[in-house]
Amino acid sequence: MSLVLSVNAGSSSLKIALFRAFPENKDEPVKLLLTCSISNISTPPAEFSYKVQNGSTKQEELNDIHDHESGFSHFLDCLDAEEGVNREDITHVCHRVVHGGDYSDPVLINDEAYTHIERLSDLAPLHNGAALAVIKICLSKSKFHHAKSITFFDTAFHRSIPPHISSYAIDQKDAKSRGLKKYGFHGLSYSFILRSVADFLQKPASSLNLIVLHLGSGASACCIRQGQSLDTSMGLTPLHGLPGATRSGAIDPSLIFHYTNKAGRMSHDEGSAVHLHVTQAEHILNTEAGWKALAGTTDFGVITQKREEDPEGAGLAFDLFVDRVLNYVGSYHLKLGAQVDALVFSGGIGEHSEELRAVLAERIACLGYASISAERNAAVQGAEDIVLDVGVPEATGPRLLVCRTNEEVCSFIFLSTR
Ligand SMILES: Nc1ncnc2c1ncn2[C@@H]1O[C@H](COP(=O)(O)OP(=O)(O)O)[C@@H](O)[C@H]1O
Ligand SMILES: CC(=O)OP(=O)(O)O
Ligand SMILES: [Mg+2]
Repeated sequence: MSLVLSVNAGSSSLKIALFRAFPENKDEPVKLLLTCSISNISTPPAEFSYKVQNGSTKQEELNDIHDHESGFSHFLDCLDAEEGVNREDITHVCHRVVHGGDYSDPVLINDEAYTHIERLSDLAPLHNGAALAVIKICLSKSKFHHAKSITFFDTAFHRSIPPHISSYAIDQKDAKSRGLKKYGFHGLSYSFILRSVADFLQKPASSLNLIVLHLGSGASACCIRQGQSLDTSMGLTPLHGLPGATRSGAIDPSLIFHYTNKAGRMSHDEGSAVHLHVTQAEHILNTEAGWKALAGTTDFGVITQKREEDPEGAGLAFDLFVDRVLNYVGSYHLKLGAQVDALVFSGGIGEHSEELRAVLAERIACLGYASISAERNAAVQGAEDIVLDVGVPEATGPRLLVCRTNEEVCSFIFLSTR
C-alpha cells in the first residue's frame, strides 16, 4: 500500500487530495481518503475545509493562514492528527505547477527542475512561487521521508496549439530565443474535463470538439478540436484573456504605458502624471484589477447578487465578463467550423453561478446551441455528478454541460496509469 498526495496551488486557493493506491496489485481500486480545500488564501480569514471520506468534516475560518505555505502546514497538522494515516506511507506527492514552459511531460523534482520552475515564476507570478513553497516543504526530509515529488504542468495540455495560433506577431527570432508565445493554462483541468465529458457522452475523447469555459479566480476558455487543444484564451502568462478575481485579462498593451497610479491620468498630462515602472503596472494588472477593481470584491457570487443594486460596480463586472466570454465562444465556434459537441461550464464560477450560465446560454442560442433548462440549471447546485447536462431534454445542437473539474485527481490519474 502507498499513499499519494495531490496538491493544487491555485491563485486564491490550495486544494489537496490524499489517495490510497496499491502499486503491487493493479486490480485493487484506488481510494480517495480525504480532501482539503483552503480558499481566500491571501485575503484572511482563509476558509479551511477538511473532509475525510465517509467521516468527519471540518470547516473553519482561519486568520493565521495567509499564504500557500502556512495553508499547507496547517493541512499537515490536521493530517498528523488523523488516525490510521501515517505520513511515512506517502510515496508520491503530485504538484500542479501552472507554468512549465516547454516541458511536455510530468517531471520528477530535482535541483535542475526546481531551478527551471523558479525561473518561470515571472511568467506566472500568482502561481509558480506558491507551488514551489509547497514543493520545498515536501522535499524536506523531516516532513516526508521517502516521498517523490512530481510536478504536472498546466501548460502541457496546450502543446498541441499550432504555431500560427500560439505565435505573437513579433520578430520570431526574438520570440523563439526568449520563449515569447502563447503557452495557455488550466491544462490539468481541461484534460480532466475532456476525459469526463467523453465518458458522459460515451464517445472517444479523440473525436470530441468542445468549447470549455474554466471560470474561477483565474478564468480561461479552451477550444478543443478532436480531443486536442487548438486554442486557449490565456497566453504567455495567465494574465491574458478573460478577466478574473484580481486580473485584468486582455487589455490593449499600450494601456500599460498610459497607466499611472493616479487612475485615469495620461502620461502626457504634464506635472500630474505619476509614472509607474512597467513591473508595477504588471503587478497591478495581476493583483489589483479584475472583480476586485470593478466591484470591490473577489467573489463572483457577491457580484451576481449585487448587480442590480450596484449597476456601476457589480453590474459592470457581470456584464463585462459576459461580453468577454462571448468573444471567445464566438471565435472558437468559428474555429471549430460550427461542429461543436458541447459547451462546458466549469471552475468555481462556471459550476456555481446558475445566473451566469443562464445569461450566456441565452446569448449563444443564436448559434444553434441547446436551450438551457431552468430546472436542470437550478439542480446543478445540489447534485454530486461530475458532468451534468443543463440543456432542455429534447434539445438539438451542441449540448450545454457543467463539469465539476478536479485538477487534483487529474495528476493522480496520470501517475496511476503510467
Ligand atoms: N455561488 C457562486 N456564484 C458565483 N461564483 C462563485 C460561487 N461560489 C464560488 N464562486 C466563485 O468561484 C471562485 C473560485 O473558483 P475556483 O475555481 O475554485 O478558484 P481558483 O481559481 O482559485 O482555483 C470564487 O472566487 C468565486 O468568485
Ligand atoms: C492558471 C490559473 O489562473 O489558475 P487558477 O485559476 O487556479 O488561479
Ligand atoms: Mg483553480
